Amino acid sequence: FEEPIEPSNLSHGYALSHSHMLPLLSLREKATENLQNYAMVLTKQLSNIKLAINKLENLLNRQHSSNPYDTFKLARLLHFDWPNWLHYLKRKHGIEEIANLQDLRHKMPTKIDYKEALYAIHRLQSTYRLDPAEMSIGLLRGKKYRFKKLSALEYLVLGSVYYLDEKFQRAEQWFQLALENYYKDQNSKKFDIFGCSNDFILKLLMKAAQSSGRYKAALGYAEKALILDQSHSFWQQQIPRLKNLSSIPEVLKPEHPNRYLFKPACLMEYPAKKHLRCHLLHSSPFLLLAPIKVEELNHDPPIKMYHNLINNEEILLLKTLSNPHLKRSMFYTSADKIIEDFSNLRTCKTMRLKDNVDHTLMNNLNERIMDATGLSVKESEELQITNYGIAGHLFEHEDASESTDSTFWTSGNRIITALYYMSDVEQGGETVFPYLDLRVRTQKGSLLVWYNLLLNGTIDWRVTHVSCPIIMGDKWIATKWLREKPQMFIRPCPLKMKPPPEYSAKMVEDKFFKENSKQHFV
Ligand SMILES: O=C(O)CCC(=O)C(=O)O
Ligand SMILES: [Fe+2]
Repeated sequence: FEEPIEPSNLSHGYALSHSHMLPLLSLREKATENLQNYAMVLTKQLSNIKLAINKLENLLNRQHSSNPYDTFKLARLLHFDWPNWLHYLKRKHGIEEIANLQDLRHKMPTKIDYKEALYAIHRLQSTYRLDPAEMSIGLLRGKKYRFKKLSALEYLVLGSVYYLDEKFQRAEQWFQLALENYYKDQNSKKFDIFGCSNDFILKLLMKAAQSSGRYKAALGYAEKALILDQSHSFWQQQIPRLKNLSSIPEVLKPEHPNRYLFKPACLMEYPAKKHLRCHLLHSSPFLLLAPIKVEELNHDPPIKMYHNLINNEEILLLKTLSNPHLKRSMFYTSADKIIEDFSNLRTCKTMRLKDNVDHTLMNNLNERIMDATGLSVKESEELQITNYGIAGHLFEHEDASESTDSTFWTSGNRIITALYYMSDVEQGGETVFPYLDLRVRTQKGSLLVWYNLLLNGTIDWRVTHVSCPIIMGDKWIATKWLREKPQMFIRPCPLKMKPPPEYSAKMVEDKFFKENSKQHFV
């Protein structure tokens, strides 16, 4: 069939947007238009003032004229018009335009939107160890992208995230770019309005260098700043102190390593797997019509990919049905209380689709999952639609739960995860199983299936997984979780079961954190 064309409003770019926020592009247009109106009012005011100056000058030039009209005109102008001019100057101009600009404020990105976008860059850079200098010219892991250059102020803010995270060497690299761009910018003085002067950037550079133990570099920054003659007494105090510090041999202070597994897990290259099979599945009336290509991705525990199981038309329908209802993932406590309407561990938008939104579509999708898994979709959860934008990710987790007492779990634990990939992703966004050395690239149209539980019903720690931060692209998935109880007579309890290897914290430490922390993994 014909490939349906996806409307551009389905492409989110960033995961950000609160309910009142206008799309970023139309926001920019509106803000620019309002500012232009404001500038027009001020320009008109300026041209009126110039006109008045002209008039006055003309008359003054002729003040020695004996022409009684000129004398009358001058007297009238100074007596009547002058106070009117003063009145005109005192009037506040552009009040309406400023009010319009203020009105836009609540349609602008909120603090949460801003934080999300800021952490997005931080996450990309820290996960994939992107070089700030390369990143600043649009080079991301060897691929060149076109994007607008950042300004000194933006480099400063990005560096500050590292600084607050006590990653001082990385912070210093960003602050250096801030300084470089400050000098390159012909209008650099405009940054001073926001407190981003070259003097301020040098203060941050000095602090970052000093905090990582780079005393000589810190002294260098102080000496550079002294010449600027802005905070003279401040810098004069710093220099002897830093000279003292740099006289002792320099030892770089180690940065405390990142503790999230998803970062090293997404960066790591995994060895290719051997002895895995690919076969065709013809096991059911539905599948007999079109046998399905099955790829074994991991042997024990079994993880399989079923190719071409959802078509482009169905994908478009799912995206269209879910798009208006997608909500940013929030941060919950264990008691299901929202603590922040933004989570830095899971940055995506999700929603659930009820079976009755489109019976045929949902039935077909369920049917294929049953055919692929041989299990029942009875009492399974409603299909979850997830959309990750740039840098969107999901940190390491297991889908099954240790505590299954609440009403959410009455049908038992999540025995199987069946995940339809609804998009390809240009770079990043893979599903990675770090303990199984398995990286699964998203593949539009395929279904990924794995067991979360062992045959005896306990959670299999080996299927811990992550969704890696997206470098470029947009990721959509539809996830179905099958529950344990309806499978009672389908998946038999074994009399004997081969136990999986024990979880070893040391193995995890050695594999993912040891070598990385030596390389100042951030
Ligand atoms: O996005 C992915 O690849 C994995 C999603 C996932 O693990 C989940 O939703 O629980
Ligand atoms: Fe998951």
